[in-house]
Amino acid sequence: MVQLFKFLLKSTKTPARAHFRPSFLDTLRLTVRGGHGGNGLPKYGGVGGQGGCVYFVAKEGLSLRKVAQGLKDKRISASSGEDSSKVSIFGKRGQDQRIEVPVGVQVYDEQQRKLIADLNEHDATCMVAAGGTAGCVGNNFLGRPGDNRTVSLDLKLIADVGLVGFPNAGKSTLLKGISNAKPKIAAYPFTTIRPQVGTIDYSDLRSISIADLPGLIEGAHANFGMGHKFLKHIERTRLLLFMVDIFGFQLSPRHPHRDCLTNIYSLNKELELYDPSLLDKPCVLLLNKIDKEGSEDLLKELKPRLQDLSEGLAACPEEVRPQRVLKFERILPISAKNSDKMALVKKQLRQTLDKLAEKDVLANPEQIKMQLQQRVGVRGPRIT
Ligand SMILES: Nc1nc2c(ncn2[C@@H]2O[C@H](COP(=O)(O)OP(=O)(O)OP(=O)(O)O)[C@@H](O)[C@H]2O)c(=O)[nH]1
Ligand SMILES: [Mg+2]
Repeated sequence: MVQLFKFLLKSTKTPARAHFRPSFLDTLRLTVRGGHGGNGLPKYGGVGGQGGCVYFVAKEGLSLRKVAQGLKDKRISASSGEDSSKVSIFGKRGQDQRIEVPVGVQVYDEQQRKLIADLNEHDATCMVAAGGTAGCVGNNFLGRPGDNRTVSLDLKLIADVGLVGFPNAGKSTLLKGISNAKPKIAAYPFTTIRPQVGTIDYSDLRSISIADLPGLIEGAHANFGMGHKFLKHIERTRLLLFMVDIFGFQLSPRHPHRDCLTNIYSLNKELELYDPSLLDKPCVLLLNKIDKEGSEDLLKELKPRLQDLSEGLAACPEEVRPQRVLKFERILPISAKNSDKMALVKKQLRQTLDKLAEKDVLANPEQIKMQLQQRVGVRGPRIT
């Protein structure tokens, strides 16, 4: 009987979740509270201790999920300052709380919907809740409570290159072909469900980072599909790398088949509707899958039309027609499965980024100098 009971217990246990991967976390809400200021001692003119403050410090290699898992509570409080006493006229200051967060996090005040800090460098620090002032003569020896607010941490990836395209275009195949990343690749849409960053190494020991994002769909700007959630990740990339299937794309039999050119306009429109300033970013276009039969004719037809996208705009279906068209720095027909073509993409990306860096230096030498100086140990933004 005991054996049977043990057997039943074993068979009803939940299976091991070896395949389980926690989902990508890019926002986190926390309540932060500065410590209360300690009271003063009127008899001796004693001053209490200042309440501790709550700080966020950016650290490389952290993820928001790790932060969330590491916190016992979503309410973070610094400790209160000690009261002044006969034996200790000056109360001890409350201890600060320093919470490590990933580089790339933007901190918002939830109530005021205001950006508090943009922690985009290793060791950048911001104070999110000040400790209460200590009790002294000026305030009747009564210590004050510290700041108390709800903040949201919004993680935006920082990469040199951001891949933008509809599902199934071959973005992950490209990422695998040119970087050290090992993304999942499959012949169905939405294989990639979370952003992934890879590093491309060059023989001169320089490297660039490239972010593969889940495929967009028409209406992504209005939060259809997963687009809206991930579009924010291209805001901080230096270069947008658009990728389209030269044979076009059809999301499902219920959706219209869009040819390659229409897809380019459609991606253009999605970005424009989400944030028109994204169209000012330098961009490169990859026409993928030219290894497939019939691609040569398509390419011949496409080439003259890609010279100036504004010319063919009138013929583009109204629902995907952008108001302002993108200007690509380069257009490359490739096959993400062909390693020779991958070497070419690698080279072209590097050349484009180097040129952009050169332009930046020439246009704004003072700012670059300041950025370099800041990298040497200067702390990030603080709230005043
Ligand atoms: N023939 C051919 N097939 C390709 C090429 N690049 C990608 N594919 C195939 O296209 C399919 C989709 O490739 P993925 O790399 O997963 O596409 P994706 O853009 O990352 O798709 P999502 O993650 O769904 O957005 C896979 O079956 C790939 O093998 C190519 O250059 N030529
Ligand atoms: Mg993918």
